[in-house]
Amino acid sequence: MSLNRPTWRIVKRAPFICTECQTWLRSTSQKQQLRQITQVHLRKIKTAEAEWKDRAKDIADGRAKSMLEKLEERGLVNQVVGNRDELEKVLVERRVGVYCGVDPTAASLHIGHMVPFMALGWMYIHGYASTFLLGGFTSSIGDPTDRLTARPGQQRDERRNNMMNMFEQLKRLSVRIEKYAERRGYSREWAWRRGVLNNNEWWAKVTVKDFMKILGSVTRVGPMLGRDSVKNRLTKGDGMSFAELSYPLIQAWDWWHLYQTGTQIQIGGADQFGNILAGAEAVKGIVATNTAFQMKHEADMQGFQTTSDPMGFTVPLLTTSSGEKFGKSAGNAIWIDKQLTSSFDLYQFFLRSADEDVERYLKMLTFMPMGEIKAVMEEHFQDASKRTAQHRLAFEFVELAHGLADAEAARDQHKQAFSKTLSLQEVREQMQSEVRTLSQDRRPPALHPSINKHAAPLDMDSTHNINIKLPRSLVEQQPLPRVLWSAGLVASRSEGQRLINNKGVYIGGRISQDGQPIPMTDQVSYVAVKDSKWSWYAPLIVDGLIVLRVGKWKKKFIQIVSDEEYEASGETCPGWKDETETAADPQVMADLAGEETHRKLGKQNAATKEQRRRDQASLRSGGFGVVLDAQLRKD
Ligand SMILES: N[C@@H](Cc1ccc(O)cc1)C(=O)O
Repeated sequence: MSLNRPTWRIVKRAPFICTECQTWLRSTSQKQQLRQITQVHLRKIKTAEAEWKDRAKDIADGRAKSMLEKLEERGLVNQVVGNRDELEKVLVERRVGVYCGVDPTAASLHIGHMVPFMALGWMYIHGYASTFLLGGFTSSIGDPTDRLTARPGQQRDERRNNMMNMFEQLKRLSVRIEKYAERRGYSREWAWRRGVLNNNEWWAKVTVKDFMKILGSVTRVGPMLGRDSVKNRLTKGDGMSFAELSYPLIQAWDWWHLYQTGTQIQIGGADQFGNILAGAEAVKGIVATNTAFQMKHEADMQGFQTTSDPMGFTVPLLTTSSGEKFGKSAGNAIWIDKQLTSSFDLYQFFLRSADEDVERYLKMLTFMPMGEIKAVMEEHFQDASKRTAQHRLAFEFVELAHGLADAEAARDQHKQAFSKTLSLQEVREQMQSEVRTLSQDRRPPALHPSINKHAAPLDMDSTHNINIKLPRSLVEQQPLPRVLWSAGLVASRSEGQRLINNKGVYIGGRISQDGQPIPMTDQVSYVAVKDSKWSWYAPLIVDGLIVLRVGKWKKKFIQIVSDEEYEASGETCPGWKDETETAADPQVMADLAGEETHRKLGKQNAATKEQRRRDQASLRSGGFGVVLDAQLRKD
């Protein structure tokens, strides 16, 4: 409906129909009502416009920072596509639309994706209409940027599942960003607009004819072939399909689609500079040849001084101070989805950031005001061993990504796991209260198992908590690697055994005067596991509680319950029920078979060495596959 000028057509059965939204209005009073609503709406537009102008004046007079300056001071701008000052002016003058896209190549975003989405979030809470775009169609081609080989194809089912999961996640994320911002004092204004779209929506309808006529005819092949990603693939890589070569054009078309309703700005990760630049050129080319659009557009732009050319910027790649890619290594990403990386693990991950990095992350990954970050850093350096800044970062990020309740729970669990003087009584109380909250919690739908290949076990909520229950039959008489596996501490039983051999597994207990492992009394303490046999560790179980730790960071407080109780709780874990046929687990079988062969041959091949190297790295890093700062004190 055009709210500026409602127009009416009088028809036979109902007296009035709005010609644009087709609303039937049965009486004059209904018509008046709608007119009133329209008046209110118009007033809101006027107020918002006046506020915008005031803000522009404040910026011009140096009383306030521009949007671009705010993003820059937080380290969220890497390269501007177009002219920086022009972009700044556009953002000051108009509430332009902005979008950022992501291809669902996995079922979840990882923390690296959060940087462009933070920039988008900032713009959203400053009144720019923001679109979170899911590349349902683009992911079926695969962005060839910076790749020497084509992306491995995905099964249709897998792609569909990834798409569905990530679409839901983007919707949740856009809401969480808003909620988080609200708690930081940004109250929702009428003019805030956000949307989550899937480019499948329009690609299902675009015809080759339109695509070629509108975009194909204004695109030159020379610059396309001149891009590094293309040249490298052709000279050093495995060649390139026509579909991949066209990827930037497909992305450009998305922009053109959104541009027509006001999305002038695109944000992307550091690697997206080329795609955004190509997109901006393409959209300009289309506009230049489309007189009908130009006329409409000129009318909209009347009274504005700045350019309406498409522009954008990239955000920096998130790295540690030692240059590692943040949160991603050896196929082991830190996911945003809490089924894949629990709130506790996410909290622990950030807690381990190095002192040199933490301020940068606070600026990039939270909405904390700059002044507050400065104050936190000052407090932090009074006694860096307390990790004040890391705790703050971890809390803020979990709050942003998973919500406030989860952030509080993760902080409490951390206290429980790392308190030096934790009593068994406290562990039990914490376990009780978590059982209560878990049963009230509605669980998220299970993710597609395909994502699980390199990540923590899926669809097993219990394994993602530090306090878990396990059924008696999965613990009693079982070798410890199997318990480690059921508890979600290792990905397979053979990994569990390897870690025990490497002296990386600990169990709650203490050492008696004659050097024997004996149960804990009232404080939690650990001894290294020397033997996998049930007979060795059974005496360490205190009132059905067994405490296990892998490496320095991964801990589980496990309450053993009867199989019936476990069944009734509706929980599941590796080795339970449909996964009882553990011998049929192909991963476990492959691991075990591999080990057996190596033993027989009496030598290790490169794969086993690599596995061992990874185990050790994993032990050092707490299972995240990234060694950030292993110096975390038990605070
Ligand atoms: N190419 C982007 C994702 C994307 C897809 C479609 C778009 O319109 C925009 C961005 C990436 O790989 O990160």
